[in-house]
Parts: sequence; structure tokens; C-alpha cells
Amino acid sequence: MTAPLDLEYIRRAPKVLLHDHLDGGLRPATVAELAAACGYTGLPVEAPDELARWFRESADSGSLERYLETFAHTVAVMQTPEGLRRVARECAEDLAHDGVVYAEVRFAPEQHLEGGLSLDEVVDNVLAGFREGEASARAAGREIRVGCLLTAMRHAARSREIAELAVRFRYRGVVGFDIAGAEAGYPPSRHLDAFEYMRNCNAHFTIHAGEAFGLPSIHEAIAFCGADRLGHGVRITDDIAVGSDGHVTMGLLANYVRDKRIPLEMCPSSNVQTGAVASLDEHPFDLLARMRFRVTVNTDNRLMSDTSMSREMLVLVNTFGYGWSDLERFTINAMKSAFIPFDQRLAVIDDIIKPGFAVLIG
Ligand SMILES: O=c1[nH]cnc2c1ncn2[C@H]1C[C@H](O)[C@@H](CO)O1
Ligand SMILES: [Zn+2]
Repeated sequence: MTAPLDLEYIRRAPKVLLHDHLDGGLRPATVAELAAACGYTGLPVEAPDELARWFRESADSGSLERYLETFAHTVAVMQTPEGLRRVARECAEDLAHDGVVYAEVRFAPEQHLEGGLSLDEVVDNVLAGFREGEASARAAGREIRVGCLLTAMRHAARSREIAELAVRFRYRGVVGFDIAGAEAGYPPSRHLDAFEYMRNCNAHFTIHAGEAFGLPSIHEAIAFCGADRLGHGVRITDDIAVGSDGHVTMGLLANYVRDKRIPLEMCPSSNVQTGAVASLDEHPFDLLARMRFRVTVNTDNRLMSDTSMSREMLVLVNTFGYGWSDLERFTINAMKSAFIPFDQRLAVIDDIIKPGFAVLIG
């Protein structure tokens, strides 16, 4: 019998998450406790439930720049080895509890140096936290593998250094590189040497592009920088026209993204909060899914969006009427697009995703 498509059963499905920010996914109580422990007095409110509401409401700004301002508070409490480790451990536990079986979680090491840690120490502590979280999830009967992506901030000038850091840690749990932050005014080509370095090392990277800025950003990310995946990429629809009769016409860039199977890491709730799309109903996820782009479902920032991987899937089910086989397809799309070796991706698809969905599909 087919399982009901509700939150409880979606939680049971084996899910894959490629776009999740470590500093956007703290538990509200952890923000409060770490602030008290490290003497950070800048929190707008202190009770965990009020903090949860504050992050959600402040992130609901319709502007990426204002959305990003909320990270000042999470980053402030992630400046010590204990803080970094705890946040990473809880991240792995929370994702596992939600039924995520494979995740790539990103953060920007350059934002965590205020307590005197080196870049290497920051990454070491986060990776140790992920390993602890995987172990405690396993002890609770949940298997998850968490890979780490190192992000460089696009307004800053440390991307080459962060790319080198990512490659240095490639055998210790870092699986790729990314750039994030305000998009308008900071084109991906500003960081060309970092991407060239990654390509030269046969290493993978994704680029936040086509979120707050349109086609030129996506074009640069692909044509100049050689991105393996696009963070969001929703503005690719600027190159797609839907006629009044429903006929779809695509430009060269949209065709290229589809032909090359370039994965789109879409984050429905976040995209509405930052104003990248006007509403969930108008989210291009469905158009892109129907046109057979390689679409994937992601959380972006669980704290700021008060969401989870299961909730993002439920939002899509409720908005577009998807069934279990659609959710399985999006999940396999994501696993195919992961930055771990091909044989390992295949093993997750064949041994975990397909059997897990088969039980639910009935
Ligand atoms: O959706 C996003 N777009 C661009 N930048 C983002 C987004 N979500 C988080 N960030 C930024 C803020 C974080 O401090 C940084 C590293 O995780 O990445
Ligand atoms: Zn993001």
C-alpha cells in the first residue's frame, strides 16, 4: 500500500541534501546557549522560541542583503572550537533525525577566525563535529554521511586561499568548494583564480548564482568558471518563455544547462524569503522539473526558514501535487550530483534510496 504523503512519512524517506549552510542551521536553543557561553551580548532576543521567530521574520525581508544580515548572530557564536564542533555535531544529528542519508553542508571558514583559530583549526573542528554527529545518529539507529563544502565570501578576497584549504582537506571530509554572499555587484568571475585552481586539482565546486541576480551571473558561473552545480539557479527562467498556449521556448543558456545536466540546488522557502521568487506558487521548480532540468530540493538555511528537508519536500508536494515517484526522482537527481566518487553515489542510490522509496511507494 502507498504511504500517505505527509510530513511523518516524508521524514521516513531517505533524502539527499546538497545545499545547507552550517551557520544557517543552528538550533535556536544552541544560539542562546553559545551566546551565553562565549559572552556574545548582541542577540536581539534570548528565549529560544523568540529567537526562532526573530530569525524567521527577519529573514523574510524579500532582499538577499537583508536576509544575510541575520547571519551576524550565528557566526558570532561560532568562533570557538567547542562552538564549531557542537554546531556541526547537532547539524548532523538534526539532518539524520529528519531522514537525510547524505548531506553536503557548507560554511565559510574565513568568518570563524575572530577567536584566534586558524583556517585549518576551524575546518578540523567542524569536521570533528560532523563525525561525532554521524556516530551519535548511528547509535540512535540513523545512518547519515555528511560531506563538507568550504565557502568563500564573494565580497571578500580570500577565495583562492579557501579553495586551497578545500583541496588540502579533500581526504578528511571536505568534498568541494563554493562562493556565497551578496550576488549583485560580485560576479563569480571575480574569483576566477580560485575556480581555475579547483579545476586544475580535479576538484568540485558549486557557485551561488541566479538567485539575486540573473542570467549574466549564471553564464559566468558556467562559461567562465566551470561550475559543476548552481546554487539556486532559479533565474535561469529568464531564458525560458512560456507562451499563452503553454508552449515553452528556451534560449541557448537554458538549453546548455539542461543539456549538460547541470544540477540546480533549489531552496523553495529561502527563494521566497530573499525575493528570488515572488511566491511558492510562482516558484519555477515545477516548470524546470517538467522540462527535465536536473532539479534538486534543498533547505539553504533551516534556522532562517524554520524548515527541514522534509518540510521543503512537503511544501513542493502541497504546491505542485507531486507524488512519491517525483520525490524519489528529485532525490536521485541530488545523489547523482553529489561531489563524492561515482561508485559511492551509485551505492547510495541502489542500496538506500531505491529500497527506501520502494517501501513508501508500496
Ligand atoms: O542563499 C544564500 N545566498 C547567498 N549567500 C548565502 C545564502 N545563504 C547563506 N549565505 C551566506 C551567509 C553565510 O554566512 C555564508 C556561509 O555559509 O553564506
Ligand atoms: Zn545558500
